[in-house]
Amino acid sequence: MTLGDGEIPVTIVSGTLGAGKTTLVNRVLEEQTDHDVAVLVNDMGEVNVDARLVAGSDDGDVIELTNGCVCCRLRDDLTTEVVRLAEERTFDCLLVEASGISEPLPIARTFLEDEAVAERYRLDTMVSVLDAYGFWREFDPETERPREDADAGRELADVLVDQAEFCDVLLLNKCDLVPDDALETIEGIVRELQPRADLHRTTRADVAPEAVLDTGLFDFDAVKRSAGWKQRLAEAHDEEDHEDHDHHEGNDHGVSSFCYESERPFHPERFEAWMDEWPSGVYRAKGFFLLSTRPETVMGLNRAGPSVTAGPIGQWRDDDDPATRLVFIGTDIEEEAIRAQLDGCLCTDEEMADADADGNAVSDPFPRA
Ligand SMILES: Nc1nc2c(ncn2[C@@H]2O[C@H](COP(=O)(O)OP(=O)(O)OP(=O)(O)O)[C@@H](O)[C@H]2O)c(=O)[nH]1
Repeated sequence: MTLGDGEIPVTIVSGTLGAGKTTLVNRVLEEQTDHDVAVLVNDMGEVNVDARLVAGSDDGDVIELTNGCVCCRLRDDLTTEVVRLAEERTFDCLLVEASGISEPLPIARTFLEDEAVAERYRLDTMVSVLDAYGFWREFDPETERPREDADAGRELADVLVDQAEFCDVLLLNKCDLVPDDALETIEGIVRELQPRADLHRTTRADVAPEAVLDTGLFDFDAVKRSAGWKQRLAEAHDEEDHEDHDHHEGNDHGVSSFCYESERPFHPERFEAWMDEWPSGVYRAKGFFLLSTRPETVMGLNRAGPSVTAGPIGQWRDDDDPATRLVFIGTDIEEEAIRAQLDGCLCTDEEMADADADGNAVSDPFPRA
């Protein structure tokens, strides 16, 4: 079967290092019967180990991109290769295995935005392979992280969350290494991060090929909106008058989320001190906030696992309704306590008056644009 121009479905497989992407690609190549699949592999190493491991790599099905991450430095190479591939041979599905550090969105954009690519291919399925065991270690607040690993952990947690939030199909892989009760919790967390995706618990990526090939599941608008934090934020925005909607009980495993809102700005020093303390159990926080020292600025907060960034993300426009809206997702989170702590970070009437008189009277430790 050969599909026409712009009709070759593309599956992008992402996942952190060692999560099981190559295992999935091999399984699909071995087990699928309905499709003629070409594979494009990107690896960060000097030698492209993955391409050699992938079954059938010597028959021209596997294209290698080395020495870079497919989502940034090699985007041009990716474009060239997929166009060349489509011109040189006939196949009816393309499988792209992204490097463990690639963020999925930029790769997806190549297939959506590059004209030469988009006229040949159709982005069909975004698959994230999550290492259930690694995920648990990364997000378990009890995990002690050696100091030197802190930065690596920061990046990893960000990528993990990105990959979970931006996908159509999620494989919770390496289930054999995780006890059942922990798996329930991990699934609860993942579901809260990403409610829309098809979720499969797998060992050695044991899913049927049709779960990841030519599924027709990709929907850019839906996937853009599907992250759990975006849904919570949208609900809070749409239903401002109904307090109950600010809280969301995810499932039976203690996973829940809520949205904190206020029209009163935070006091920079108190809010920063609160961020340093950070409440236990909250593994994901995202949104924007008001700061008394910068009334014109939209301040963004982004926290994934141990990693946190907070700083300016834009200016309020005339038709905006400036307010703080922060979504918190976590296990066994003490919502009332967190709300009370955040209320305590809000400027008092006196401080508001002071800020009006002299906005710089208070030191503001947050980064400038
Ligand atoms: N125990 C266990 N091991 C697995 C599972 N899936 C994959 N592995 C092993 O984990 C290791 C990494 O798997 P890969 O498929 O190479 O992972 P990857 O995501 O392609 O890794 P990188 O390309 O390095 O990012 C291999 O030794 C696999 O055999 C699983 O479900 N359980």
